[in-house]
Amino acid sequence: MEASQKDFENAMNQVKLLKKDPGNEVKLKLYALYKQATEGPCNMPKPGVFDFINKAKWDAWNALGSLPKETARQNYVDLVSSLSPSSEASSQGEPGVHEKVPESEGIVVTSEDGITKITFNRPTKKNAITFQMYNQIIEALKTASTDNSAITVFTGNGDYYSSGNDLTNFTSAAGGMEEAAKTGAVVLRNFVNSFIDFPKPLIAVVNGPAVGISVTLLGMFDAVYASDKATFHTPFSSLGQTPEACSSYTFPKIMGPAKATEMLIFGKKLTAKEAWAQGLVTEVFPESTFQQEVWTKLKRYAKLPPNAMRISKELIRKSEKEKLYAVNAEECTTLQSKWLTEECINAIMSFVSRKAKL
Ligand SMILES: CCCC/C=C/CC(=O)SCCNC(=O)CCNC(=O)[C@H](O)C(C)(C)COP(=O)(O)OP(=O)(O)OC[C@H]1O[C@@H](n2cnc3c(N)ncnc32)[C@H](O)[C@@H]1OP(=O)(O)O
Repeated sequence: MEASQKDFENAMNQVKLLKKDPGNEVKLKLYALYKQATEGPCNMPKPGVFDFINKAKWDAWNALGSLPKETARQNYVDLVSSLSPSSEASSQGEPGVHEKVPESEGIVVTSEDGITKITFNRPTKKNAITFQMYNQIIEALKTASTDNSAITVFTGNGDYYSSGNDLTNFTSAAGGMEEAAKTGAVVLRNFVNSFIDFPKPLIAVVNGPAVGISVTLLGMFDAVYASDKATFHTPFSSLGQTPEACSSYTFPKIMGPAKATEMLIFGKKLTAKEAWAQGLVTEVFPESTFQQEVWTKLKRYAKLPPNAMRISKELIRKSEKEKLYAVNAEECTTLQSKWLTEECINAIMSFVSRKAKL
């Protein structure tokens, strides 16, 4: 029996209620079947080669050839019913690949016991950082710099601290790669400057693996506490990229140029113990007691006189500020051009198309 228009509409609603992200491949199939069922064979001009997302969507739709609308509708309904529905989650927008992270999902900010906590909250994407999240963090830091809290803490929800920059930031940008690289450089520069300027003690609670910018940023933190299951990985060369977040300056200073080279140029992944031995991490805790030990310690620190802490931080960091602004600017300019190189585009495309993982 063929699926009715009502079945089709129900299936579209069910897609919005899926508990688990079905992954890009399924989302592309859903998109293609939806378009075929509602508009017939692909009728859009083929997008440019750097317009990755629209090109993938076009390819998926075009591959359905002259499949009749009714069959596409039935296949859409069948595909949706093979995915597990749930009433717990909802998302907005057109079915398929247009689904976006809801505004509140990426970053969660709470304030309690004198501590402002900023949590990377995209556990299904290993807390990869979207453009939207960079901007949310800039705002959160602005608020935290004048709120009642004494200290500010970053941590991650789920098994990862963060897998770094969301590699689809560039492939999904509307205006193509050049526009995305320009936007990326501006966002990155403002983002890192907001860490350089942050006046209160800034602490990282590294609950699991950290990749890319979530590692390099640690050079801007005043203390870094890590679970023994955390790892620290900056695979910039294999991504055709270069260091950011002032790490080209802070890492050699923290660990010496030879060790910084192993991390930032050769992409050596450090265990928590190794990161501690190199001075990037303040203290490592066994995973079983990590949360309890760290938060007990932080609650104690947050009771210390806030003005004294702020002024001490200023004394420690003040002489570096101008240098850090300059390093940040240069790293961003360098990255803006690196993001447009074949090395980088190929690396990102091979991640997006799932051919390569770290
Ligand atoms: C504008 C400012 C720019 C600043 C620049 C910063 C530079 C960097 O941060 S470079 C570092 C970029 N990060 C990476 O290269 C990590 C890429 N991710 C991976 O290699 C792997 O996902 C992983 C080793 C982190 C985890 O592998 P695992 O097998 O355990 O899980 P997956 O199935 O791969 O991941 C689950 C889910 O999450 C998505 N995802 C993970 N990391 C990212 C990411 N960085 N960007 C986008 N998406 C990411 C992954 O695609 C999976 O999604 P689906 O379930 O939809 O397939």
